[in-house]
Amino acid sequence: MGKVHVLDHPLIQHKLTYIRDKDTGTKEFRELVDEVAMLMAFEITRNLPLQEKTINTPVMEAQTKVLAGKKIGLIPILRAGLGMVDGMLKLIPAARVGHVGLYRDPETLKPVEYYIKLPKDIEERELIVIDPMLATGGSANDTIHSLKKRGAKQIRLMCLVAAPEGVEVIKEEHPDVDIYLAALDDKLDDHGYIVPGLGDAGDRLFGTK
Ligand SMILES: O=P(O)(O)OC[C@H]1O[C@H](OP(=O)(O)OP(=O)(O)O)[C@H](O)[C@@H]1O
Ligand SMILES: O=c1cc[nH]c(=O)[nH]1
Ligand SMILES: [Mg+2]
Repeated sequence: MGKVHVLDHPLIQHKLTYIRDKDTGTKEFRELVDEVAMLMAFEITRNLPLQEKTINTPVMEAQTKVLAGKKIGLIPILRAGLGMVDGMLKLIPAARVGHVGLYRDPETLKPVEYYIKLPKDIEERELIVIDPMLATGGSANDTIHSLKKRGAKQIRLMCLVAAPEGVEVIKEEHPDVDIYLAALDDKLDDHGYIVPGLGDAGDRLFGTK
């Protein structure tokens, strides 16, 4: 069964509070999402493999470590996932980025796919699907199925805020996928919004409401 990790670093939790606050405007919201994504990338890369390297310090030859070059792919779900890409690339600059375009139909709450463009070698990469919101789980679930259908073998999911309903869907449909969150919230409301949540992530990031 996939594990759920709530990243409770104080800096993440502090910034998330201001992301949630309805009085935080678009510019600050975007900056905070970028910063939290960077902090989450720091936590999520904790297990990256290292290899030995011999270097010369100014004092002597030393055995040290460098990253073993594991290939990573970031897969933002459009639109809102885009707000987390740059922050993650600050720490994982060699990652390739694939885009999955989905919107959630406001009536049915079902995801509708409108775009997909992925790195060629996704089967060799560890993929991190990124989206600020995991609500019913439909969008992340469809994205992960889409990636697996195209050959992806290693996938993790990173979101800012999740509802228990969405987490259950991913755990059931994709027991091989670990989930990384800044917060696990209480529930969904009648319109499929996360409670207490942060509102509509895409609209708040791009100022479209
Ligand atoms: O778990 P779900 O119930 O599928 O809901 C979550 C999805 O809803 C939001 O996207 P939205 O449809 O608002 O598209 P946008 O990012 O373009 O605004 C959010 O960014 C997720 O992708
Ligand atoms: O609370 C929610 C649920 C889905 N999408 C959002 O942007 N916010
Ligand atoms: Mg939206």
